Amino acid sequence: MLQEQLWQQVQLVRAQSPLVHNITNYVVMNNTANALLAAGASPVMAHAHGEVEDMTAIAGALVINIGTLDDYWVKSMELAAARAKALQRPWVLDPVGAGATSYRNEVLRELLKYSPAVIRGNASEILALASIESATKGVDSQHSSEQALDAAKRLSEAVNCVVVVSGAVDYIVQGDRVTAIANGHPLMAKVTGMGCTATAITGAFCATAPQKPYQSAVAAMALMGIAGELAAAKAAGPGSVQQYFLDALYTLDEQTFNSKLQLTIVHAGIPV
Ligand SMILES: Nc1ncnc2c1ncn2[C@@H]1O[C@H](COP(=O)(O)OP(=O)(O)O)[C@@H](O)[C@H]1O
Ligand SMILES: Cc1ncsc1CCOP(=O)(O)O
Ligand SMILES: [Mg+2]
Repeated sequence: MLQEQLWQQVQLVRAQSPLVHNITNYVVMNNTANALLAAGASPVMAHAHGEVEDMTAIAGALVINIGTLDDYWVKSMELAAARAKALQRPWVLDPVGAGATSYRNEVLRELLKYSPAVIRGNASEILALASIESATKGVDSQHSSEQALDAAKRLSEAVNCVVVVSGAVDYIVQGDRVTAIANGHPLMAKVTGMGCTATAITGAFCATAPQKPYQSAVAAMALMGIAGELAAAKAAGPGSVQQYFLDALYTLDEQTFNSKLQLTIVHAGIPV
């Protein structure tokens, strides 16, 4: 049963503590590393040209996030993504701010050539990435996740990967296969780096199940949403959401996970 497999994946990350290599942005490095640790994974942030390929080679998964990119970092991302592709190591792309500037779009066009296993973005970013012409104001979404479903399907087929559109409802899409997760809380969007954390946790799940990127993405988004709900229930605002979120990732148990999960298989499509 899918629900049991999802919890098994949460446990697998806790048991195996996979090394997750992140090339991410200055804003979220600390939050991301702490969230990976709380979920049971082992984070490393590394972007020097001299070591980035070796780091990818010893990691279980690579996460590339273009949030605060510059030319040096772009080269780091390309070196790492090329190594991940060569080693068939799963890697996950966060197209932060896709569509906001032509520089971001150019970089994303290049990165897509290295076959990410999963792309996770908000609706505006997925719309932009699918067309590279949609209007994105910055790093926050101007669209609902439903509005990006067709774009996600096209993108997943063009790149041959899983696409996650996050928002009030998270959609995990691969071709005709669509799963919706209606967990989470609006306060999550008031904490910077929650999307980046979702992407990094997806990387951790891919590391322990490299042949199952779809199921890994579903499990990661379920964990994010449920931990976010538990955190928001205790919190007075964004500051304490961040704090309680880490605690929820760390303490979540099977019974709570299964009782809170709001998962709908929208379309089964062809199993992958
Ligand atoms: N309105 C909302 N209701 C419930 N969960 C939300 C809401 N907005 C965002 N989230 C959750 O917050 C996390 C980050 O998603 P999102 O805000 O779309 O990403 P980003 O930070 O990249 O824009 C996801 O786990 C998502 O499910
Ligand atoms: C605000 C900001 N600016 C560049 S990267 C970044 C963080 C975006 O994080 P998230 O998309 O997870 O909210
Ligand atoms: Mg984001």
